[in-house]
Amino acid sequence: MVYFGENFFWLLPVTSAGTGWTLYPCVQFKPKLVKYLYLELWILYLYRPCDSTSVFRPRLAVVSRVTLPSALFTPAVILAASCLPAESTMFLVGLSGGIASGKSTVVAMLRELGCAVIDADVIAREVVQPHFKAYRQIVRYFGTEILLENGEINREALGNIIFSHPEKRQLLNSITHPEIQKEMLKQILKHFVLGCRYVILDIPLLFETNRLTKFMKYTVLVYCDPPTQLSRLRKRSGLSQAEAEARIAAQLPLDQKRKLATHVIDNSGERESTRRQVLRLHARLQASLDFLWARLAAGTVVVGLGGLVYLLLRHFIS
Ligand SMILES: CC(C)(COP(=O)(O)OP(=O)(O)OC[C@H]1O[C@@H](n2cnc3c(N)ncnc32)[C@H](O)[C@@H]1O)[C@@H](O)C(=O)NCCC(=O)NCCS
Ligand SMILES: Nc1ncnc2c1ncn2[C@@H]1O[C@H](COP(=O)(O)OP(=O)(O)OP(=O)(O)O)[C@@H](O)[C@H]1O
Repeated sequence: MVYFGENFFWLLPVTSAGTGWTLYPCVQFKPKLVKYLYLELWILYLYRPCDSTSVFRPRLAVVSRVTLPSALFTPAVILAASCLPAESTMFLVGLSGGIASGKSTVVAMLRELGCAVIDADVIAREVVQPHFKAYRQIVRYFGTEILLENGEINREALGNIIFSHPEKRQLLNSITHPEIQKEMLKQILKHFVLGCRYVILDIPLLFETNRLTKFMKYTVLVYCDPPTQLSRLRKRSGLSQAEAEARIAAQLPLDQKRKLATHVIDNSGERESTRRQVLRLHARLQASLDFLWARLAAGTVVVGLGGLVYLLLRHFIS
């Protein structure tokens, strides 16, 4: 029976780290959780109550018999993963801004350059179509008076309610946001399978909700100075000064958001000036496909194999 005694502890971090990284692409949104759970399971198993060393040693022997093949197997999987080209990994870029600050304008330019974009506003419109769960909940809480004659939601009426009542806005957000996020996740996975190198997520409330920023490699803010934002919003939507101000006030001020973003595109001026900034951003995104994954995988392989060779040598020499 293979028994490595106290050397077993070498294998524990090796297999835990290895398995964590093996699972990483499958669970890229909870990688830490998976690693800790795995590690904790092993620790719990090791330290469960036992009366004497005579019971403890055979238990360790059983654990090491399971651990050894898994330690051998895990570096092999990671080695295979590290041989994958860098194109097989994907990162996310969060794009945000304020109402009428120019997100759609920037997104259109990025699409022209061939970027994959997922638009939260488009998804927000889809998930409130009749027969969807969010639609039923909106009708239950806001009443049938926010419906058009054809049964669809009257967006103008609903907008007038939620932009003048913060608590109703929160209620609408709590209905729609989980559905929007589920659909975004599906689309991200679809782009991953299709082999996209990065995906841009256009999320107007990215910094307000702040739940998704940790998954973004970069965050881009489409900025616009406040007077220009107000006048563009009024011109586009035909809103009164007070209505437009209420909509802008429903979001974090752009000056505050620009401090939170890793990149800022200033869309206060001419479209051509914006286009030049978009071109620079695009070049940086293209250049930032680094080899982090491959480097981490190679590091784990070296540590794992080194630990195993050391253990095997000690086992067979003694
Ligand atoms: C209130 C609704 C019906 C108004 O629809 P309308 O067609 O007039 O506007 P549209 O959906 O195109 O949104 C325009 C802009 O308004 C702003 N906005 C929309 N919803 C919100 C909100 N809940 N809080 C603050 N700003 C918002 C965003 O900047 C967005 O880009 C609609 O925006 C909605 O259902 N909002 C809730 C879902 C949501 O939060 N969407 C934002 C994307 S996550
Ligand atoms: N640089 C620019 N110069 C002049 N007009 C612009 C410029 N950028 C955008 N606009 C106009 O401003 C309005 C808002 O732009 P856009 O729709 O891109 O903003 P948005 O952030 O996507 O808006 P929302 O979040 O409200 O949907 C549009 O009417 C657009 O044509």
